[in-house]
Amino acid sequence: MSHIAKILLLGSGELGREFVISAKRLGALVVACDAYDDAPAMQVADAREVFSMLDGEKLRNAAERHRPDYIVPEIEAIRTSALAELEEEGFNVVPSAKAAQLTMNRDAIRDLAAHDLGLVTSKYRYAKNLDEVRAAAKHTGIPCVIKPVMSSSGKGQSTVRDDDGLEPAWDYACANMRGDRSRVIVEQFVDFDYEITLLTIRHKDGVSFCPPIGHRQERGDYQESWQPTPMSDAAIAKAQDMARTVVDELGGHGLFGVEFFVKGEEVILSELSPRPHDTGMVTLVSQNLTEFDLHARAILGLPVPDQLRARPSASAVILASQNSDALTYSGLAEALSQPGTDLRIFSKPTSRPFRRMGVALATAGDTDAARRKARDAAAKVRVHYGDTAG
Ligand SMILES: Nc1ncnc2c1ncn2[C@@H]1O[C@H](COP(=O)(O)OP(=O)(O)OP(=O)(O)O)[C@@H](O)[C@H]1O
Ligand SMILES: NCC(=O)N[C@@H]1O[C@H](COP(=O)([O-])[O-])[C@@H](O)[C@H]1O
Ligand SMILES: [Mg+2]
Repeated sequence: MSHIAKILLLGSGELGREFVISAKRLGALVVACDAYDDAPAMQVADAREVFSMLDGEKLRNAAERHRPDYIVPEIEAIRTSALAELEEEGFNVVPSAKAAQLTMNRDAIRDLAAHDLGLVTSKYRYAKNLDEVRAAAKHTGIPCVIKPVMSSSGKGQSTVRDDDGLEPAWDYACANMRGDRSRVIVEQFVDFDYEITLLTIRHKDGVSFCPPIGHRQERGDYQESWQPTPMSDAAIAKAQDMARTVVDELGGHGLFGVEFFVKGEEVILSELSPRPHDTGMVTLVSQNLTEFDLHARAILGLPVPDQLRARPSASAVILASQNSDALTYSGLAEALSQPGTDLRIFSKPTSRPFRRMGVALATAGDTDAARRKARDAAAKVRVHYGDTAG
């Protein structure tokens, strides 16, 4: 088979599936990897490998067998020490092993941003037992947000509103953390006016930005996003400056999702993903080049426009409410009955409460109308839970 480059994709969820489509359209061959079979990106890739991305030996083995031109992380939970070794040996890790390593650990990326780069973040302190949590909360003040240093999509995260909430929040973080480090970050609660994701692309000719994406989160997980979202020129300039500083420090080529809280003219860096962002799924309808197209272009050394534009659009998630491994869907025709709506059903083989199974997308005259349309469409899709085997 002839192809322009071979990509080993580490993680094969919904973001990976769209990335595979974008990369394949440009002529790449993609081997999709994840811990379970029939993951969304595997459904459209050239080949698949099923193993845990936390297993360094299996990761190395897959890289050695496939000899990819690019290793592209799609999830956070990866044995990043293996990525660093592979990079050392000449493999191209996207955007860089350092980016994967630092962003997988909230403490590493926070220390880099706040301490080394001097960027504005919320007040924070780390803790590895309940006494340290109490001391950290004295430093940040209450309310505060407690998160495992290793987790994503809000797992193990809670907002603490009084002293009595510290112990349950610590227990909850410990029960839901990934990896083996019982360590949390205690962050000052930011009473922001709104929050954004600034998609930032580091490519062969420099750094480009997408128009800011607004989003709303529940349980630390995204529910809906819209683009563009209004921001003052001063606020956008601050966000772009901070994003450029941090992506230049992480290095490599690719798209990053840089998250900010905005309060008045104050712009506070929250965290970032060195890969397409879930809230960026709105770009599937808002931009001519989606976040997945831009990631593929940057990685493959192809041109990325300097100016990126977005038509008013929104996305709204479709979540499961139960465990099942026999899923079916209905209501698609009703969901798509409004002009300017679209859907992605991820076809994950199993569900669990709050697992993201699909997303509704909409364009309209303004983002408020697009949000309503996307939410309506998402609500019309029904997930049916058949008998779970075993
Ligand atoms: N310090 C804070 N103050 C106020 N709200 C916060 C704070 N930290 C997190 N949140 C809220 O929780 C959401 C999720 O937090 P964060 O992005 O750190 O979690 P995550 O697990 O990394 O999620 P993801 O992997 O989806 O990005 C934020 O988008 C914001 O809405
Ligand atoms: N915030 C990170 C994010 O949205 N990641 C996306 O979710 C998938 C995991 O979903 P799952 O937990 O349903 O398997 C990941 O593979 C990625 O596509
Ligand atoms: Mg986040």
